[in-house]
Amino acid sequence: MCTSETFQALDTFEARSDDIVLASYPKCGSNWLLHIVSELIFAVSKIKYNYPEFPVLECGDPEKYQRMKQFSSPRILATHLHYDKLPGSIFENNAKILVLFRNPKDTAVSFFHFHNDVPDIPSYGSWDEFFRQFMKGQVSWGSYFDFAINWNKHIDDANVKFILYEDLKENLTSGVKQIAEFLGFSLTEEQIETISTRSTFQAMRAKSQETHGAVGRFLFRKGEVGDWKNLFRETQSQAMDEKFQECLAGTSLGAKLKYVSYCQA
Ligand SMILES: Nc1ncnc2c1ncn2[C@@H]1O[C@H](COP(=O)(O)OS(=O)(=O)O)[C@@H](OP(=O)(O)O)[C@H]1O
Repeated sequence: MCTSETFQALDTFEARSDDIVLASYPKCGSNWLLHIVSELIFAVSKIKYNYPEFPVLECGDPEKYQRMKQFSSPRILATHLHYDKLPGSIFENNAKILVLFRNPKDTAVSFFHFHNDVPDIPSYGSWDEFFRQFMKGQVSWGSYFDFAINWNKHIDDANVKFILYEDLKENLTSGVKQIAEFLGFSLTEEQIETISTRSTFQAMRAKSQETHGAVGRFLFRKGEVGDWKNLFRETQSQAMDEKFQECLAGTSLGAKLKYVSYCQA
């Protein structure tokens, strides 16, 4: 999905100041955020975002970036890349960046199910095998923790806003409102409410066949906080806790993730 030719071409990608970048590690809810942002764009401009290319910036053929020049603004650029790997024009042109995080235990479980449920991508022999690879960072797009350490350095940057999956689950209306404010979109309370209602897991799963085709039902699998408890063994939970301590304890992102609430309660 990500060839070296595409990566080379990505360096020459010309970002616009009104591009909206959505950065997340896989399975942290990027399709959810993409939906919310495209609903917000529609509410303020009546322009329907219709996914003219696969939305992940680094996936596709090298000519993709030439075609993207024709797209109307604002473009939404989803990515699973580290900050350091993004094309420089994103920063030079001050494009806004939303960074979405989810607790690492639920992220790993979602990732495992995706691999083992979707017919066309490689499966793992067992959850234990996947867990070992996840902890080593030997999964698609590499280590969750390396991604987190890299992005944590930019948590206070101008034009960057971090969002937590669990906060969106807790209060979607407030999350949608904060995203709209960050993007500089002015919406009524009623519009925010309508978008929130359309962005619940149930609403998105119900439309998933229409919006994402056959992969939809695997992509919108469960949408819950705490599903890790159904798969993690005690030793695996402890190993993840230690990794979190080693990589993120004492950092701004570590605090934002509310690890004790979502991964140790
Ligand atoms: N609206 C809404 N509410 C709550 N949760 C939601 C929603 N939309 C997507 N999801 C959940 O996000 C998980 C998929 O993440 P991504 O979209 O980032 O997947 S991917 O990396 O692009 O393949 C996947 O998590 P799991 O269900 O735990 O597997 C989705 O169900």
